[in-house]
Amino acid sequence: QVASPVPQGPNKWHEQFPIAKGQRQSPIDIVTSNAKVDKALSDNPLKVSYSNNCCQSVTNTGASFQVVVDGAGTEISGGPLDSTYKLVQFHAHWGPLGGDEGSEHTVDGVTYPAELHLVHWNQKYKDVGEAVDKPDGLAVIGVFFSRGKEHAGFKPISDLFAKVPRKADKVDISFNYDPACLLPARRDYWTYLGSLTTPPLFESVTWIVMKDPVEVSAEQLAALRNLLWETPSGEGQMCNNYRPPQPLQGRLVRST
Ligand SMILES: NS(=O)(=O)c1ccc2o/c(=N\O)[nH]c2c1
Ligand SMILES: [Zn+2]
Repeated sequence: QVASPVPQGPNKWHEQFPIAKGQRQSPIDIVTSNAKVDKALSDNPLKVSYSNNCCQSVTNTGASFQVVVDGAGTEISGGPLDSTYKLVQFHAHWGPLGGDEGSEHTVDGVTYPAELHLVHWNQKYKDVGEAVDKPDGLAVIGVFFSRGKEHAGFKPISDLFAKVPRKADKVDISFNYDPACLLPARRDYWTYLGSLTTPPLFESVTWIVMKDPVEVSAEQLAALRNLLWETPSGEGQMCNNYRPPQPLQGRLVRST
């Protein structure tokens, strides 16, 4: 039978998704000296109000893990956002075992071993499907993972990866879980207008990248590799599912 085509790498995405060479693509390298402190961001602080029973399940999407969230009561607003956005899912991107690359955004060229994305959609639209390709449709909070002590809050999730080894595998989350525990204590961030970092690469994301990483253990980073995916030589450990930084194209990065 015909093998399903192994997904093309980031440097080929432009062939099927020309927007890959667009004017507001993500991720980017955040050059901290060029970021502009905007008082308006602190005057109207980013408000994150998640409920602690919003997480429904973890699934293997074939490109990452994805915690599916019932958007009820999981809202963010303020900061760079002109309306209320609801959490729909969170996932991550990571590198090779034990390596230091894996994050999508970089800070003055520095990479982290992984990057968490909390994906929210603008409540002015009727559903995430309508929001996903609108210029103000999505807001994604990015959190860098650094290697260090175990993250107690991430453990209930990282322990589930072994249960969803293959694409479309899914396990229900039967416990109460508040994703806000994944945010760093200090809520400072950079923000800029960008895109989805995987196809279809829609330029619909207001990015909010937290300045401080959160520490997770080497074992928790290794648990990400319990997720498997298709490689040119057959099934393998999921890793290096990150897009490298894209041209800034003159965009302004603001900072709290
Ligand atoms: N990696 S990312 O930019 O957070 C992101 C968020 C939501 C997404 O939905 C997607 N396809 O429907 N790709 C995608 C990437
Ligand atoms: Zn992502």
